[in-house]
This record gives sequence, C-alpha cells and structure tokens, in this order.
Amino acid sequence: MRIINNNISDAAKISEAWEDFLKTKYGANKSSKDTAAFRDYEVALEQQPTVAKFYKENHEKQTLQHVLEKKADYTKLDKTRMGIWQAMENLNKLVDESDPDTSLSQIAHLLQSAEAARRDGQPRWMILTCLIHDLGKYLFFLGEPQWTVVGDTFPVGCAWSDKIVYPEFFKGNPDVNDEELTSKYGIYSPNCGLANVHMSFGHDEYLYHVCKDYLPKEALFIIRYHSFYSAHTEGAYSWLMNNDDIANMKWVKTFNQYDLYSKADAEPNVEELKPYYEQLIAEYFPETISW
Ligand SMILES: O[C@H]1[C@H](O)[C@@H](O)[C@H](O)[C@@H](O)[C@H]1O
Ligand SMILES: [Fe+2]
Ligand SMILES: [Fe+2]
Repeated sequence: MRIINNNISDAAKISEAWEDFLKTKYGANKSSKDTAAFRDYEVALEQQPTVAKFYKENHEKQTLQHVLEKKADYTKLDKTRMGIWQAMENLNKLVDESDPDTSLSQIAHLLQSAEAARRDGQPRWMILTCLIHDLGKYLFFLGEPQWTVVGDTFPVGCAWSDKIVYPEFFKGNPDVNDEELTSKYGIYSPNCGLANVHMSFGHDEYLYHVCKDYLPKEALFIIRYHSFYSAHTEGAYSWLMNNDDIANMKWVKTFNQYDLYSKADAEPNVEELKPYYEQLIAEYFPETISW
C-alpha cells in the first residue's frame, strides 16, 4: 500500500530548501568538550562495546512489523497516569546503553539540556521541550528492552541510509529480504511528509503521543524526531519530507545543541532546580497525564 501525497509537492523546491537547511549553522557548542568528541561511534566500537552491541540488536530487530505492533499498543496511552516531574524521577534509575557521551542518570541529562537552553535565553516552550524530550524512555519501565526505547531512529518500510550509525548491522534485519521495503521510497511516496512515515519505535514516537494535546507543534516535532540524526545532522531522507518538515527541522537543530553538548556540563542539583521547573511544567501540563 502506498501513502499518497496530497499536496502536489515540488520535489525540486524541497531539495533546494533542504540544501539551505544543511548550509545553515544552528547554535554553537558552548561546552568544555570539543564538538568532534561527541557521538564518536568509531571510538565507541573499540572502547564502549555496549554501544555497538546495542545498535546491532536495534538494527536487527526494528522491522516494519515490529514498529506497527508497538505503535498500535502504545498510542492507546492506557498504561498509567502520571505527572511530568514524577516521570523524570522515575527515569532516574535508567542509564542509556546507546549513548557514548553520558553515564549520568536521565534526570541529570534532562536538567542539563533545559539549563543550557535557559542560559541561552530560549523561549519557555523550548526550555520545557529540553526538560522533557527523553521522558519516552519510560517505555523501559513498562517492560520494553533498550533496543526499542533508546538510540537514534530511522524510517522503516524503505531503504536504510548509510548515514545511519553502524549501517552494516542492517544486514541481519529480516526486512532486508523484501524488495519493496528496501527500495528508496519503500511503502511511501516521494515527499509524503514525515507524519506519514513510520520511524523505528522508541522514546521519540511514544512521548510525541503522550504530549500531543499539550504542546505547540514545533515542540512536538522536536520530541518526535530528535533522534533522527541521519536526517537532521547527516542530511539524509529529504526525499520523504515536505516543506513543513524542513521548516520544523530547524527547530530540531536548535534543540540538538542543548541536548548533545550539555552532556559535558556539571551534574545539576535536582532539588534546587525543582521549583522553577515545576512551575514551567504547570504552564503547559495538567497534574497528571496518560501514558
Ligand atoms: O544514545 C542517544 C540517546 O538514546 C538519545 O536519547 C537519543 O535521542 C539519541 O538519538 C541517541 O543517540
Ligand atoms: Fe533522546
Ligand atoms: Fe537527550
């Protein structure tokens, strides 16, 4: 089944807009660590075996079928009711196996990202987005293994780009034997828009559904695609995007500086920061929401 593109998209114009996007610089690394020292998956291959092991399993098991099943289940939001701060505290016990750059708990990472955005004078919705962007990792506490919770995401149902980290691991994915699922557009049509594309299932997609009714659309886009590094950082997959996606990708790039480069900052004091962030959360969210 093909997903039809309703607006007559001008592919040439879209790729021009994408070229502009790739040329623009969004924010700067303000951390003490050199930019090139982040996300070094070659070094990780040698020195952090859990990272490569994670991606092997992730690339082998994220099939189209897997994604459709998980989406059908988790978009029901029938698992629990809980507040945002409570979710952050729950995540305290999770250390992300896919991440070569931090061994801190997730609550520390979230506060570091939010504080970096706040120092930069970003609008309140952006600070809040930084604060919550990884809360979808709550999936882990709902019993999901890390390979379908964390790590970079990528489209399923079409060819994998070699811009994805460790692309060689896809050879063990059962979808590799399906001609349609490994063609450039796969089950999609050119420039059909990312909302019509199934991404590998993980914390981005889940949290997007959890927050759908509460946040502005730019914030929701950031949450949904912040792990899509092969697109927002490596420039792949513009052929699946529409004009709105490209405009929104600029927000993802701005956000990405705070997400990635704040990992080298000092560990935040949770109790000291709590009153400020509880107030910010209350501006957008009710006391509890459905997960
Ligand atoms: O290892 C990290 C981590 O899991 C992040 O939460 C995710 O957003 C990144 O894309 C990934 O590289
Ligand atoms: Fe993330
Ligand atoms: Fe993050």
